[in-house]
Amino acid sequence: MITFESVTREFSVGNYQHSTLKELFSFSKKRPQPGKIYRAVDDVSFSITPGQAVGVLGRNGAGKSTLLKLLTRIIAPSSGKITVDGSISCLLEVGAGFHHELSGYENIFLSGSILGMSRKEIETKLESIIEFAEVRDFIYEPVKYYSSGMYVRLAFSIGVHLDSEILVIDEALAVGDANFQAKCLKKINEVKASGKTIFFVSHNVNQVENICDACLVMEKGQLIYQGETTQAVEIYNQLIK
Ligand SMILES: Nc1ncnc2c1ncn2[C@@H]1O[C@H](COP(=O)(O)OP(=O)(O)OP(=O)(O)O)[C@@H](O)[C@H]1O
Repeated sequence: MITFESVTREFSVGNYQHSTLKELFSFSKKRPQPGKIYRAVDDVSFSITPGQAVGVLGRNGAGKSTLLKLLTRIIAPSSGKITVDGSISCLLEVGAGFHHELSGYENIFLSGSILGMSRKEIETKLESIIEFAEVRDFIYEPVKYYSSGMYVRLAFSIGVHLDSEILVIDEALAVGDANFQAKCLKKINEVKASGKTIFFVSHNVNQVENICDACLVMEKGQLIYQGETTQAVEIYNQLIK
């Protein structure tokens, strides 16, 4: 069960950062000004039962990524309460944890262990990770030589091989080509069929319709709809008109 109770996340924007001590203690205009408070997520409440695939829709800047960062505890709420019952793996900025100088092979072990897999578990899944990512010929090359597609394929492959109960995917499929996207959608549907909970952010409504039973629609930080996917897509389409 995942529950958000009146969750708000504020950011301070536009505050002038002082560069010297003199500026800090002076009364000039250069003195650090208190920033404007911006609510990226504004009083959001919802609950999700295990095994649901939930899409998160909304225009640019609506607060979708912030919502997922709160869910995965990358950032903390300014107020409100978040309850997450179960382990989470996230594909937020895919490949963000990769070390450029290391090979694909080494990054599987590095990234896998950061994401909570034991060495033994990674060894067991190694073949399947490489196979799914379609990077076998380049697996001992440093990932800095990988194309963006190869990079994202490997990162996605590691993510979907995790045994966590909740999988969070933010725009991860945007980089791969059509073939790989289709393969990922199939894989995500397999993960869903195995009873895991999925959070899926995408601007591609076809992908959301393909995967999600329910959706959250965000607008200016607020949750304006929670419910069935077809209705959510209609609301989203009205918003982007
Ligand atoms: N660390 C931060 N500091 C200041 N403002 C932030 C920060 N992170 C997010 N914001 C602001 O919060 C708002 C919501 O951002 P968020 O990334 O959650 O939107 P989004 O719905 O995921 O957008 P997109 O579809 O463009 O990815 C934006 O206006 C953004 O500028």
